[in-house]
Amino acid sequence: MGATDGARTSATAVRWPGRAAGLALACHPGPVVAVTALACALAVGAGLSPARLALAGVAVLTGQLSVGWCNDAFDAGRDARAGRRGKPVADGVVPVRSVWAAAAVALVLCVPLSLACGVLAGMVHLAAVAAAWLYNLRLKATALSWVPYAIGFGALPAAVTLTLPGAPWPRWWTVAAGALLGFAAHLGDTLPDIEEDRAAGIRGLPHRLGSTGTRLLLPVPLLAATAVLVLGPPGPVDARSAAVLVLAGAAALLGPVLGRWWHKAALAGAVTVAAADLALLLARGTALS
Ligand SMILES: CC(C)=CCC/C(C)=C/CC/C(C)=C/COP(=O)(O)OP(=O)(O)O
Repeated sequence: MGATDGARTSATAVRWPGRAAGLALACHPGPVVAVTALACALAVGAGLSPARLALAGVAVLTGQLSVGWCNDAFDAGRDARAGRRGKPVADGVVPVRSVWAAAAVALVLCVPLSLACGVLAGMVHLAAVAAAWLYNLRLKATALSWVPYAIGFGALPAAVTLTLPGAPWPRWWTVAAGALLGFAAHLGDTLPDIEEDRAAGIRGLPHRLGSTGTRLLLPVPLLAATAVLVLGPPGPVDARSAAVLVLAGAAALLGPVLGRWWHKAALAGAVTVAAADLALLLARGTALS
């Protein structure tokens, strides 16, 4: 009996409250909440009405759920073979077919919900979700592993502003900053798991660069995203934006340095810079579209 078969067999013995908890954990709750909250914050910044904001939020939520469940279901065999702990399917807490079914239901719901935001908004969001599925099914283990993140996060401001009446496109700097932050999110998210992933045969861009290379590269897209947001809009740079640029620079550079002592420092630095960038974007209010 293979490792996945073992996980599948023991999963059938788990009672439904345990299975429900396993299913909830298998969706990657952290990224699901973070990306949905980011989309809602952008929607508030863009001035969406409460009804449109709720619609866009639920569309992004279903898309993220589908991506998260697909990721754990597809990786279940590899995770079980590698003896990876904390993965509900590989741990035998929930059957892999339940996770695939949840991913399919979430994806099916995501299509009409996205299109209800507007045809263009829906198509942009569905393209981002498709890119994330492609990451799960193919690109994660290739040198192009960063591309779906850049597409997904670059598309998010467009999916939001296109939901506004008149479907305006976002300003270029919000798309560029989103794509750069998506690239950074991939590096930061993968960094703590590089050695474990390499042992399992995964060769995405961060695994090819190695832990040191990834840690050194991480500040580059973070700083570039902040610079684009500060310098992109026409007109002089105000004192608040300049202060954010300096603080983001310090956080982006400090993360990799402290990474020698605390392995999540680079990720914490990346999250700090992303939060500062979001605050900068929202403080500008109408600059999103
Ligand atoms: C707006 C939008 C659609 C953005 C989506 C961008 C994107 C590509 C998200 C992937 C999220 C995800 C499930 C990561 C798990 O990665 P992993 O398999 O490397 O981590 P793991 O081994 O811990 O599961």
